[in-house]
Amino acid sequence: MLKLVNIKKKFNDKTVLDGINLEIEKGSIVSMLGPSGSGKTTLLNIILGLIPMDDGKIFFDDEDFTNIPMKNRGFNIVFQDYALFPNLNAYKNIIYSMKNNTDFVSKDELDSIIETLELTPHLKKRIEQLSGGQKQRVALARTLVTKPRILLLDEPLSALDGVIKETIKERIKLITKQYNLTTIIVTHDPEEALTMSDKVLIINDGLVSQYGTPKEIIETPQNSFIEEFILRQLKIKKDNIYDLFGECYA
Ligand SMILES: Nc1ncnc2c1ncn2[C@@H]1O[C@H](COP(=O)(O)OP(=O)(O)OP(=O)(O)O)[C@@H](O)[C@H]1O
Repeated sequence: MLKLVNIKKKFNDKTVLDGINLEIEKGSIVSMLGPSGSGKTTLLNIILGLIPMDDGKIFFDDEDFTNIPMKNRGFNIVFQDYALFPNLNAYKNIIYSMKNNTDFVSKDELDSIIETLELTPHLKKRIEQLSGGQKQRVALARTLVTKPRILLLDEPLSALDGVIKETIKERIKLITKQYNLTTIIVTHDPEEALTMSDKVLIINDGLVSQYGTPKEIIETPQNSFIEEFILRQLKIKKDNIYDLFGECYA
């Protein structure tokens, strides 16, 4: 279990995180949802160990991780822009960090990740020859081979659209459940958060606005921000679709 206790962070006297408390169970998918500038990426980077916090504690499986440096935490991230190496092909990108690391996946596990993400036909391609969805899957595979104790995904679907988005969503859910991998996703899209996650953390103004299952958030929003920001957006989307296809559903 990952436990965050009273995490605080300021940038130049501006409070960005104002005492975040959170518990994430092993193997669950949690989305962090909030408007632009609400502190989602900052919190993700603090969990990863990329930036320091001003106050608070982080525990992983009851061990105090607060002062453990990033490279020893064993958490790993897929960045929003994927950060792939353009001079290496897809396969070399995937296995890049496996060199000299015996505690990463075995060859069989590597093959299984490649197969589950349906990357076999693309392994020899250069990065520039891959579509957005294929790049996303290569980036995901490259992170999974490091056997992360926690998988962090920063806006994993933002560069994708339509059917590809739905496919990647299902792949992420499938692979994280297959490996019982605790996964934290940053997103600003309520639909994405509510359809991908076991629990959703809604952040507003540096505070937890609500933390609950998608059903709890939809059925018992705890404040007007959730109703306005989250549920209203979803209702508009639903109404737009109904206006277009209403007669088909009637
Ligand atoms: N290195 C930094 N120096 C100064 N201010 C920063 C820094 N990083 C983030 N901030 C500020 O902290 C606030 C929270 O930023 P953060 O990137 O965590 O938000 P976010 O919720 O991820 O937003 P978005 O959805 O737009 O990515 C913003 O006001 C941002 O300008």
